[in-house]
Amino acid sequence: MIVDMQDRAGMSQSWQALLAHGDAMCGKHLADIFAADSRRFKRLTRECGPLVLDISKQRIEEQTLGYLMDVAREQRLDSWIARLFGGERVNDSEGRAAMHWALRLPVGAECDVDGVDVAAQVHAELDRMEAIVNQIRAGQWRGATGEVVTDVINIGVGGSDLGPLMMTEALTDSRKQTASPLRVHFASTMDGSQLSQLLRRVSAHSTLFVISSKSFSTIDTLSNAETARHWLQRELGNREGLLDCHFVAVSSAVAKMTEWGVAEQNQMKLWDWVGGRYSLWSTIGLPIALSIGMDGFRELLAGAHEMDEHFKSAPWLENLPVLMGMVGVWNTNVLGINAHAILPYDGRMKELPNYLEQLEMESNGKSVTRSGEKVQWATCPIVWGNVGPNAQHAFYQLLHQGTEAVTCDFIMPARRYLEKRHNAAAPELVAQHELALANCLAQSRLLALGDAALVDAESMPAEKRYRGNQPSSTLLLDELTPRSMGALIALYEHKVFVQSVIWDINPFDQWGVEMGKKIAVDTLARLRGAECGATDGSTAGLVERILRG
Ligand SMILES: O=P(O)(O)OC[C@H]1O[C@H](O)[C@H](O)[C@@H](O)[C@@H]1O
Repeated sequence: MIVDMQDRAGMSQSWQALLAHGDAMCGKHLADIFAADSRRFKRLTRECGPLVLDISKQRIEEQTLGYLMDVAREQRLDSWIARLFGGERVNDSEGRAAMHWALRLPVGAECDVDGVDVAAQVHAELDRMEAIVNQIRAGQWRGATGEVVTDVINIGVGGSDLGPLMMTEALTDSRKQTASPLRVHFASTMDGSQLSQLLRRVSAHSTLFVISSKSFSTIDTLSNAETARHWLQRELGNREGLLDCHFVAVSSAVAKMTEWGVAEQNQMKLWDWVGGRYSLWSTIGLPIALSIGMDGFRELLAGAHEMDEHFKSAPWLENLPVLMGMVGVWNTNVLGINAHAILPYDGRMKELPNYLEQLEMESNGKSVTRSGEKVQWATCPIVWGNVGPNAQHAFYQLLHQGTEAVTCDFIMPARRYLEKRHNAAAPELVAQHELALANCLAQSRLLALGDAALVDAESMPAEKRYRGNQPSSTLLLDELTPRSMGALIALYEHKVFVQSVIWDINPFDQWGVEMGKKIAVDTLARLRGAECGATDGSTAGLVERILRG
């Protein structure tokens, strides 16, 4: 519920109407809502390209959408969408545009921002990336000792890791179809544990590192890159061409890449107007392209572009990002639900919850408005999740019978294992896909209906009963392909933007993550025995305990 809702008198008419409607809806149970309307699914399901969005298990009526759209109109969502796609500086605290959508414009599209042909720039860089991707995938990139590169390790963190990792995992079947022997790995953790494990499994002769960092100043990434460099020097000797043969880099900080020693021809660029968590469509997506090939990467971009066009032009009542965003606002600010679970029912999407945690919480985990005042309403809920079938054996107990209300996104490809070779060779995999589908549908049904989904619930003891009325959306992808994943991720990006407009916050900065990094610099000096100023008792005590061994 919006903070301090007692003060409704001071609110705009559209909010007052929405909240009054919320009062009327609060006492209703989804079981009764479904029982009263046999056409509910039809009324509350929308499609866009490869995606179907079912919001019929949300605690809304069709008319709720009307009230929500009035609020969106009042917040000038239309003009914010125009500003986003017009290349205006919507990231005001950093004075930048947010043009991730421009990264997926088709060849030949017109996009002139401040006299620069952005689409042409984007395609020129994609073409450079394609040349490198093709060379590596064709086995024509050799290490310093002449061996063909067979392993690529992406070193990056946050937006320079989560998007490429999530997408590479999700599209593993597309990778199989392209039959490239290349193996793509990811190392992100600053403690070096992931990297050191990987280095035990690969050969220095045939390993290429991608240093992926928009700023090229993230300590996590630079320290892993340094470890990789030292390892190569130890394994292969400090020979000529070592860095040129074993390191490529992706960054917007060209001078820093050069200073580090990355050869100019191995540098791939992105622009200031791409936010880290919105960057998988840029050269930051290099590991995805290495994994599925450039044709697949371009299909991914096309799927996202389809969603961009839909977001820009579809009427709001048909518009998936607007509907998803506004239903989230309803849940957060009217129903007062502040936890949101991401539940993909497909093991290939196991990294999706991690990815969306950053996209949603780093974007909208804010409490200051665009004009610098403290917000008077709740913003981004806590977002977390896991592969649905596994989460059933972990935290679904809380979803069904805990005291916290949680909203859920159930995500599932409708079809899988359609290829002949799978059906013929392993029909049991088709059966497993059906099993996952059935569980996905059963869980959302039980969460919505509660006892009403059971037979004779009244005769059961309290611990075996289900309260239900937990709202969820179901997102059905036709199949898990580059196109459908592109559309899905662009849908979430725009949903986040819609919510930021309603909450009057800037979704494109992340000042909250800065200070901790600075304090770590001082703490590191303290850990290394330097004389430092006063600190709190806990930190001093822990440092002392660590140093004592
Ligand atoms: O790509 P980089 O500049 O290395 O940044 C990596 C990550 O670090 C930061 O701390 C930000 O919170 C993230 O938004 C960003 O994606």
